[in-house]
Amino acid sequence: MHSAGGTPAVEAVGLVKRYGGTAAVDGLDLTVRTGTVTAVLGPNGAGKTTTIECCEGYRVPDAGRLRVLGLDPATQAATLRPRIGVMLQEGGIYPGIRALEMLRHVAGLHAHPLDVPELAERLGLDSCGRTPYRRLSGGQRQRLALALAVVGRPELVFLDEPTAGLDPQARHATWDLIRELRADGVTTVLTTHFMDEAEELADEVAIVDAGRVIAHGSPAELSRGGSADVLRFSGRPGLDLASLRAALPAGSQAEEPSPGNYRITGDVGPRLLATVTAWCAQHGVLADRISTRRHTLEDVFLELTGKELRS
Ligand SMILES: Nc1ncnc2c1ncn2[C@@H]1O[C@H](COP(=O)(O)OP(=O)(O)OP(=O)(O)O)[C@@H](O)[C@H]1O
Repeated sequence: MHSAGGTPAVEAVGLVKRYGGTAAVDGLDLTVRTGTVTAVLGPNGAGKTTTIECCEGYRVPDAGRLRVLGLDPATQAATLRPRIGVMLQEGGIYPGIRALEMLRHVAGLHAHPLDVPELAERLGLDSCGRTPYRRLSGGQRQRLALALAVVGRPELVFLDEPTAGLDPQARHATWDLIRELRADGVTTVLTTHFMDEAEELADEVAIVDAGRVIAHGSPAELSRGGSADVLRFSGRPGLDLASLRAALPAGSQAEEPSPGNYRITGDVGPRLLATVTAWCAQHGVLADRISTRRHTLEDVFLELTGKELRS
């Protein structure tokens, strides 16, 4: 069993990894609590994969302190590896091996593996189980890599873009699997470019840019930061904004950015919507084109990391 408190599953302080003169990871601080799902988000080239590879012991940091399950992955990889699950990159799998053979082989290396046929069925690998690896589709390879990462019942699993290239069915099967791992006390660290995936799965989100964590918190905490939620409606121009503002809950704002178009910011929820429509009814206003837009993790991500493309 894994304790919920105590030693974090991952603890990185001031982590640095350079390639040549360039720091891909540049003073990164990250704590992953045991038993949680942590999503590491960031633009292309932010240093996510490099960080994960340092945690897995595949890359040696140039500076900083890194502990994974309390161990130093650079010097204690042999002790650490049997306790963690990693998604192997393409090059790590023999091209002629069949998918189920590979899964059985890796399961056989562990003392208490998951049931191979059941896992294969869950991830839709049973029908392609006899197909050599080199003939598997991109999505099938991705699902096999995920199965290989979890089959040994690791305490901690690192999933680098686990649902990239997957169809919606496989994506949901993957999400269900990650939720079950969490229910079993397994810690998951995943990278993703899908904000909805992070919102669905993650207890904690770390946003990485230029090799550092620039924001950290639960999806709800992060979404509460930054710009506010917005409710918009149209009506006749020149409504009495002072009266409308007086009716709104504290902390809300009302404005008319262009004639007849109204914009209300604040805690946009059922109560605010009811207040606005009640005020409109009292003042003989037929509110038209009412829309609400809640601030999403994607909004926060773009606010923090900007909209320009990364090289
Ligand atoms: N082996 C390497 N040699 C030289 N530079 C590298 C190497 N691996 C990664 N880099 C560079 O380090 C930076 C961080 O790369 P990394 O793969 O960690 O980013 P990432 O956040 O995972 O990006 P993506 O979202 O595109 O997968 C990039 O600028 C990348 O070009």
